[in-house]
Amino acid sequence: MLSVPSLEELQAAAHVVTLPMRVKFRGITEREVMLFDGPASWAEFGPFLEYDDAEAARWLASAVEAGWQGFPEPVRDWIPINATVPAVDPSEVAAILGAFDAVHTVKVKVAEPGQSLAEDAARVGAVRHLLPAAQIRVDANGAWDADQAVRALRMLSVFGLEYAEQPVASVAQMAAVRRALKGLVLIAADESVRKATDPLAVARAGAADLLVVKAAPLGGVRRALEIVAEAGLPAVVSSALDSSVGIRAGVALAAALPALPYACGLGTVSLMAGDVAAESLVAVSGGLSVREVAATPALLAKFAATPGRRDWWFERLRRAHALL
Ligand SMILES: O=C(O)CCC(=O)C1=CC=C[C@@H](O)[C@@H]1C(=O)O
Ligand SMILES: [Mg+2]
Repeated sequence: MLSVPSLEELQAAAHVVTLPMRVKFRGITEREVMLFDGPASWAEFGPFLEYDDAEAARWLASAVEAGWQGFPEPVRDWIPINATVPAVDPSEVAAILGAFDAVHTVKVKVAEPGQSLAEDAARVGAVRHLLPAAQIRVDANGAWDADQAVRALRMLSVFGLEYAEQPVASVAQMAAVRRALKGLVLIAADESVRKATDPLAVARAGAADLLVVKAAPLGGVRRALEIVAEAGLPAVVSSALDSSVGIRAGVALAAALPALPYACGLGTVSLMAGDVAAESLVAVSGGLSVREVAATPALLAKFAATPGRRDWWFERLRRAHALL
């Protein structure tokens, strides 16, 4: 086990940035994260603002792994990547896809609060129209109930779905939806893994065909690898809406998984209007090369958070560190 660096060591290595988004995603237009210039590598600590300290502590464990331990040996040097389409109007889909190079797989957000199934169908239909041969997956972030999910996914399946990510919130509902849609749509678990007290419960219940795993929310690359191995299900690695430094941890996870049957959701730097690395980790020809990433002083200065937000993150760091 890696020993946890002292709070003073973390504070001395820390920077806080506010990165503008090109497009609103999960309700946010700016992404605030803390970065560490660690001895092993640059590392990112970026739990969303509303997350509590216990959840934030897992993200800090992941940053400590990246910055002070480094990543496990990769078994591949290239990671296929999906484009991500937020819950936008169909008229905006072409511009969003245009920000990604050579798209073979697209993840489309659906079930956004305040939107209708007709709007979801129009958005997924717009993607299918633009990319007739692409794999399309949808992500409902658990917003449907079981009946709504079955109805919605039967309807959206006419566009050809690779899988549906977290259509409903609970493991019991996931199992019911999976049973109802057997042979029509595969079911992937995201929140049921990364926000659950027991990340393996969904696999044990036979409630998912595959898992979506994210390095930071699960406490790091090594912990995520253990969860995938114990679950015995195929895995897709996804981002937590990170800068290139955070994406590097997702790339390390995707690179170290014994099998990688699906494109990964690590293309989200393309949704940002700013980054901390001079050479951003964005997909080229539909994939990301496994390589090191460093933040650059000029970009850290350009996107430096206000003193008030910096203080807020230092206080959060103190509380999360106390839980490690
Ligand atoms: O997987 C992708 O294509 C992009 C990442 C992504 O969708 C997410 C990133 C961060 C927070 C989540 O709301 C969201 C997800 O639910 O998977
Ligand atoms: Mg998801």
